[in-house]
Amino acid sequence: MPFSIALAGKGGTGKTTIAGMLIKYMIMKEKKPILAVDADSNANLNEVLGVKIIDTIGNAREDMKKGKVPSGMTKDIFISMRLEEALTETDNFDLIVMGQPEGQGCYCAANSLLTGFLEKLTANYPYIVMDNEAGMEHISRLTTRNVDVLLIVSDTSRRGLQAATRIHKLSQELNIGANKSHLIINQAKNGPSDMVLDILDEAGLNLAGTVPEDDTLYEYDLNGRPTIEMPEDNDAVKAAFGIFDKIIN
Ligand SMILES: Nc1ncnc2c1ncn2[C@@H]1O[C@H](COP(=O)(O)OP(=O)(O)OP(=O)(O)O)[C@@H](O)[C@H]1O
Repeated sequence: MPFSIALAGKGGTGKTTIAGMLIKYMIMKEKKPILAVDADSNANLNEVLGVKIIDTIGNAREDMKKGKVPSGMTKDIFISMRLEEALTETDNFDLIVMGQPEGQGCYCAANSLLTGFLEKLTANYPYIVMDNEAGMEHISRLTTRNVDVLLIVSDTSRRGLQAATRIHKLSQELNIGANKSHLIINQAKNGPSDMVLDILDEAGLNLAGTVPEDDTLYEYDLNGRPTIEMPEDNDAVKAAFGIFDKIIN
């Protein structure tokens, strides 16, 4: 069984950035090969990881739904060909991008093919890192059984923290990450305030640690430089690695 780590949190809190640092950490600790899954339709995990993508699972599903299967080709062969194209391979990790979600209540043929494909794909890797939307649609649909650690990312804002506690509750309802979810407060200017600690206490959410706001991290993103190439002696990277040391064995 692969060891899988999922990340979730309100958009803009730095979930994808933390995912990039996590993948860097895992490569350094020889926890590889990794399957990186971008399951957030707004995220750009590929940019954080410095790789180009040519296709997404969502595009393949849409084309299949629209009947764009070439004549003489079975749907199975078409979808497996397209999905292979959606997998970007590198030395240490491969990346698959989910793309646009299918919408609620869609149980079309494409989805069952996709589920089968993803199950087979995920079984090939010892480590999986998934960057998710706050609603965790993909987690609940596709990877429920596989989440070993859920990292919830928030900034210090009340709304970020409220989203974090909602995700924590949802993870318990979905039976994923129960007792396995950890909060990382990102872009922190100071240590956690009493307001923050009260909210977490009430929600029963474990604070794994804080990652400081960091100009270099921000500039890398602004200039299109991959987070994964950040220097290891950077304060934000060191803080994130310290957190991973505690929660990933
Ligand atoms: N610790 C930090 N210090 C400074 N800037 C940061 C830090 N963490 C993230 N950022 C910056 O904040 C912005 C949002 O980060 P990121 O894209 O990782 O968020 P996200 O939660 O994944 O958002 P979305 O879900 O919308 O993709 C980026 O410009 C990123 O470089």
